[in-house]
Amino acid sequence: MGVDLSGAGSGESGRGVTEDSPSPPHPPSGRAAPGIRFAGIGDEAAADLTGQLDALRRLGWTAIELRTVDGVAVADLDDRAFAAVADRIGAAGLDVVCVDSRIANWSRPITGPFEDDVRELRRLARRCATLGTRFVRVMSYPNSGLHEEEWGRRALDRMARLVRQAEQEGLVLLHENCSGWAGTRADRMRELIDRAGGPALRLLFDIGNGVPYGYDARALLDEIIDHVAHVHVKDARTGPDGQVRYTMPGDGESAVRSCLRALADHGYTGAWSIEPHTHLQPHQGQDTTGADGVAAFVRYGRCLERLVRQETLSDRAPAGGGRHG
Ligand SMILES: O=C1C[C@@H](O)[C@H](O)[C@@H](O)C1=O
Repeated sequence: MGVDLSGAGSGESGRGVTEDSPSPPHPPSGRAAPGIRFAGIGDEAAADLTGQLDALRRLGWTAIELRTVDGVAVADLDDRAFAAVADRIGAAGLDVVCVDSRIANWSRPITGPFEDDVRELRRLARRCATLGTRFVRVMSYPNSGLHEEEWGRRALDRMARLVRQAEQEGLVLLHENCSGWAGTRADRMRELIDRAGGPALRLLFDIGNGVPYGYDARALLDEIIDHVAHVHVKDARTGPDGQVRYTMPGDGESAVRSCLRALADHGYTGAWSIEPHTHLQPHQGQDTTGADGVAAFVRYGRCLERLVRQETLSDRAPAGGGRHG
């Protein structure tokens, strides 16, 4: 079937792919496989909502993941701006699959004010109801000088309280393998679930974060796959100069094909949401989406569609049916 399960990447995924490159035949609704739909984090295409919606429209996908609009986090938009965002997303026929919060993320160390996270979650509860999603992306607090044990104790305590709050608000927190106490280790992710979890805590698996954080994300996936409820598609490669560069999906060292295949084989349902990082790296304060962000995002999406249809799930029944079908 010609599938590269090594995940090493042919280096050719992005070659020759243009925004208008015809994809292999696929339903126009952005379905990757039965139960799996394509989505994208809108602000990786453009800061403004017009650009974000345009990118998804050009791809023909019906699902967006929201992080910021005009550079403002969803929780910080004023009520009028938020109402306009929600109306326009609805009018564009898009579903919101997840809101990416700053709760416990790289900008909020464990010694910072917990109240910021409680307040953000409270605000997002109302907003997620309006947007029609229950998923809120969180991390698990980077350390700032505490002993390892104390860091873990405080992170677990805070996360348990946030999970209880989410449950009361009807939300589900998705912990991302990124920054934080449980960000890079499967054993800690499982400990988080065992000790702080409940129905309101699941895992978000970002395929590309292993490269910048220096671990094997493909191996980590095997240990957490039962708990994965959402996926970011990202790929990266470390150059000879030690610099991490974000690549088209399949061209880096993240074993994108193998990860997607493992998820599909495991019966994963939900979104495969692109987070290219080629033009926006929020944690590095780098944003060049203004140049050709929408076109680049669309190229990335087309590249992923091709990778999935031709190299990853080529032996599967075509996608179809249902809202998540
Ligand atoms: O701000 C962020 C930093 C990224 O590296 C991470 O994967 C991502 O999801 C995010 O929101």
